Amino acid sequence: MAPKAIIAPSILASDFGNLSSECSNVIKEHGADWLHIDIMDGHFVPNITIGAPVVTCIRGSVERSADWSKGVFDCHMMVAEPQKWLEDFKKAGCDLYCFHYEAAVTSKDPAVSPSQLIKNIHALGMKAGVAIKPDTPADVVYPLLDGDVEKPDMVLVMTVEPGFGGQKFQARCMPKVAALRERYPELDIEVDGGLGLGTIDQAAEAGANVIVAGTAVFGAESPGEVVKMLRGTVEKCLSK
Ligand SMILES: O=C(CO)[C@@H](O)[C@H](O)COP(=O)(O)O
Repeated sequence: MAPKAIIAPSILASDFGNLSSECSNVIKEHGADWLHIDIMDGHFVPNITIGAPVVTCIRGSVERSADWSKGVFDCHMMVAEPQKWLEDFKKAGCDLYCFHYEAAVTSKDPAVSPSQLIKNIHALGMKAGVAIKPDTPADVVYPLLDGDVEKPDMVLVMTVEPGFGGQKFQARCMPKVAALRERYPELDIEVDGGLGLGTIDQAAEAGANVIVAGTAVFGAESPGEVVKMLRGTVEKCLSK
């Protein structure tokens, strides 16, 4: 199936004091396709955000107020032990569990390889994403996407060092997106970090179809307009 344009605002840039209304509004009022939820454990990255109990509350609240029972909770797991949180996040309402390749290959549990994690995620009924940091080459994910193996549903190419919102987009990551798109025309390719109206052209032209934008959406005067413009740019490139 041809990839679709998906705009996934990162709630890291929202007002955590009003998290439930921020999440409902970005879906209901501003037209977000997915909610991108950044989970940071203070080990894999030097920052701490939220865990499964908060995700459970967000899920309940958006289902009640935004009638969003089929919406996608895209959980970006910036955690040192991605295997540890699978059941908790499934129960909390996570739909897409995106772990970092770098964490999986250096995990304390040698039995947990990226391919085993993908199987475990699928066995729980979630989609699996694999994220790579700016310095990790794209070809590490090729063996996961090729051949007769259980494949990830999405690859996330980080365009900033994971850990903090509001950083500058690293255009040097675009050749990785282009290489992935050329090799995998149907793959969902997500980009995350510094995406907004000034950088979307580069990401969309390289072939990204899932756009995470935190500051650009939550910091905008008209978040709905930004969501629409980001989606329009991606759709234009996908239809070329
Ligand atoms: O994963 C991360 C940061 O680690 C991102 O999701 C950022 O939170 C995106 O924020 P902006 O750069 O769009 O503000």
